[in-house]
Amino acid sequence: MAEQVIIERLGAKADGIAETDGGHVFVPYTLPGETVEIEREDSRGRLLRVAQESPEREMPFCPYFGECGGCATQHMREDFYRAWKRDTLVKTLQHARIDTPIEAMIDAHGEGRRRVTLHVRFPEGVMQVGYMAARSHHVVTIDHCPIAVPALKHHAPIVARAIGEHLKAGRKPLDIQVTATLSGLDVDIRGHGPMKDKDRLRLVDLAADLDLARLSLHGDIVVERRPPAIMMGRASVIPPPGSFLQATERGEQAMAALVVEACARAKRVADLFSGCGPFALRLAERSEVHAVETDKGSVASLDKAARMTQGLRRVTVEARDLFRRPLLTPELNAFDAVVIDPPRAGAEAQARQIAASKVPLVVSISCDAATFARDAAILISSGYQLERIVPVDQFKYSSHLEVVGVLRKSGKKPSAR
Ligand SMILES: C[S@@+](CC[C@H](N)C(=O)[O-])C[C@H]1O[C@@H](n2cnc3c(N)ncnc32)[C@H](O)[C@@H]1O
Repeated sequence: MAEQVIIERLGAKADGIAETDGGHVFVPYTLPGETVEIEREDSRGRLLRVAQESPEREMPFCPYFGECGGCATQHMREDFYRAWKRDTLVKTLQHARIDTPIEAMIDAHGEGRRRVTLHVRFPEGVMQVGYMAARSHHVVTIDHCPIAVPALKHHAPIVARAIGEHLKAGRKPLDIQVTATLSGLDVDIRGHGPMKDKDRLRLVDLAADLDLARLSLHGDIVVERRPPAIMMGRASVIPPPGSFLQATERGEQAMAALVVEACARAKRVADLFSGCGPFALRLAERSEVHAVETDKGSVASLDKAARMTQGLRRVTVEARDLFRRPLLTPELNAFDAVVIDPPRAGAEAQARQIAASKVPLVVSISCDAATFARDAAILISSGYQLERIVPVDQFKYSSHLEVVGVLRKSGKKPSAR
């Protein structure tokens, strides 16, 4: 049954929140001040109609917005969106008792997302290709994605559909990751399971028909027609299939520029959770770098890129699980700066080791404000001062945000607040 509610505020995931007699209800794609009609299920509401619109509402530019689970904020005017996103960061940091002023948010969408994952499903035997709907296993069929880079925008769904057609006999649910590189599309197929040699050979032909740079199955390369290269500073890197890559080129450049600026005077830098080296390879233009990362393929790519690039300072690499075996305090003390960019879970064990070290400078990068705040608080309680915090918006149109923090050891432990 339809119900009318008034939206009071936005939650951290961009859903509108209404207070009702039956408790609060989260309604996606709504704005504070709006009166909306919803269909309610427990604490979630499905928007049926906006009865009274907020002046901050704008027409979404994507025809799939509201159905596809990829974007959450296209209905917000730009200024309102920027203020809301920044404010969610302010609140998270305040909650952790961090009161360093936050700098202006950098818009790092640039040309768009350079990687998309399309899903191929066969409900009732009919192939569907697209993105997942929000909070559902249902695929929303798409023929373009306006927030992807031009090379992917229309072409990634075409590629995914062709692969789905090619592999449809098995009716297996497939996840097809498509990355735009300098030499063409790099495609990794997940969900198919092992494949017989004759079927792999047919995939080689398909990769040629689609003019892919590389095609892999569960990270195992089926064919590399051209090395899928990405420039990281002066270095040309060939990331292993499916390895981590920052969402946008502009985002990677913006974060790397902040890292390089902060470490300008450091002779020796440790780059922890280094991935394929977007920070390490740029830092090595001025400093010696030791890069540490758990994924052996990424470490090997970084190492090869460093050795093939002329004029870099010494780069050493280490494959190491930093959750189980963080760099220990005596190891850390060999560095003038530590750069740390962990996954969403943060790096609590590593932060405790840094906290006990003499490293004078830490640059902390995170895509999760809560774990960023938790780990920064550990460093602050041991004498680091948070000098700057810069939000970098490379996940535009979503609720996610990157944060870059610069912390310097002051020598004195802070008194209790
Ligand atoms: C947010 S990404 C950052 C990568 C890189 N700094 C970049 O900008 O591309 C986090 C990285 O941490 C790595 N990682 C995840 N768990 C790890 C662990 N336990 N120990 C070390 N590295 C880990 C991932 O493989 C990934 O490359």
